[in-house]
Amino acid sequence: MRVAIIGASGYTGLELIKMLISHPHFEITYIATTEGGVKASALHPSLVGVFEQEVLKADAKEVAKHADLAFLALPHQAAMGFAKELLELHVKVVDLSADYRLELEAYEKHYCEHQDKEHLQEAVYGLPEIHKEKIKAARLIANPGCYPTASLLAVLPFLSYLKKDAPIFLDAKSGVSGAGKKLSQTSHFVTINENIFAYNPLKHRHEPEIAEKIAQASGHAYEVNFIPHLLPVSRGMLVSAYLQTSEVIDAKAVLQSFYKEARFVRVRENPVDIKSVAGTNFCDLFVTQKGTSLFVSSAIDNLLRGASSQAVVNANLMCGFEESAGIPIIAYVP
Ligand SMILES: NC(=O)C1=CN([C@@H]2O[C@H](COP(=O)(O)OP(=O)(O)OC[C@H]3O[C@@H](n4cnc5c(N)ncnc54)[C@H](OP(=O)(O)O)[C@@H]3O)[C@@H](O)[C@H]2O)C=CC1
Ligand SMILES: CC(=O)N[C@@H](CCC(=O)OP(=O)(O)O)C(=O)O
Repeated sequence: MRVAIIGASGYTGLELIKMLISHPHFEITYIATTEGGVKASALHPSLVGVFEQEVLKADAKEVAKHADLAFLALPHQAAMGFAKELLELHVKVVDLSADYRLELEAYEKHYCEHQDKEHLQEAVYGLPEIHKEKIKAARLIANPGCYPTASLLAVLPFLSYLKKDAPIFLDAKSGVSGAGKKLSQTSHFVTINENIFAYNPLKHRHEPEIAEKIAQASGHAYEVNFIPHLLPVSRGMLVSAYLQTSEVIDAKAVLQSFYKEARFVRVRENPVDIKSVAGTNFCDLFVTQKGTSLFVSSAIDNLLRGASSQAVVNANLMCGFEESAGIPIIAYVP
């Protein structure tokens, strides 16, 4: 199966290259950035002697000549322009940006005017634990955000037991690579080194994404309070979810039962950590309780389960391959 990567110069683009180089069924036949004209190893020095393919100037018509499926590792707004054209040219799309994740009204409220309303209708939210059958039939996947991935995997198993009028609290922490390659004041070494701070508390653009998916799954508009923090590490994401059930349940049994078939969720005996999932597609979960108060801890690699490896799992499913084909499972430990 021939695949394209558009946005190859960024962090998630590099993670896609690394997985797809050795994927058993996918072959990278087209790779592009805004300007092109360099080798992949010039964009990413770690690829010298490993992957020297020429990087082209992104052009949807050229993608359609060379590939059957395209990964879009682009910022939101830039992604939907490409996705629209690629779908019209019969290329399947896995979009890592936020462009197709939300319903129209919520997207336009929290992002910008949508430029591809037609295809927005058919996009499937690519959380494989919840939408596997729809993903298999899809030609456009909205790959979930990193914070929503870690948060939803922690909360969804408990939806049928939650107290309807109790707010859901999500305290989240991300490594700096979550902000992408571009420089900013907050990701400056001197700002983040030996530091930790909240940003956009209760008004981050991932809050509506999490709330919408919880409402769709439960049929109830739970109040979601989401507070992200920046951590002084390169990769990794930890979400602490605070939940209230309406009666006492066996929370660990509920979690284990919900994920009994899930290849990439591990229910752990002790509070989870980011290092044990770094470099992998696993989401590690832990739950403990005091009566009806639950604490759920969720850890992922923001660049992999939060973006690129989840994108490859989705592509595997869309193309009829094993969901685990080419997906990393060995963590960067120690
Ligand atoms: N980093 C993470 O942990 C996660 C990222 N995502 C999403 O995945 C997508 C890619 O993220 P990531 O790889 O981290 O981002 P980066 O900033 O590292 O890379 C994005 C790349 O997109 C290219 N690009 C094309 N058009 C534009 C444009 N108009 N403005 C800016 N850049 C542009 C740039 O390369 P060039 O100009 O050379 O073409 C850039 O290198 C984003 O939508 C992001 O929100 C989702 C989940 C987690
Ligand atoms: C640490 C950090 O800055 N993280 C990013 C979210 C990660 C991401 O890329 O999310 P999308 O795919 O929805 O764009 C942020 O807070 O905006």
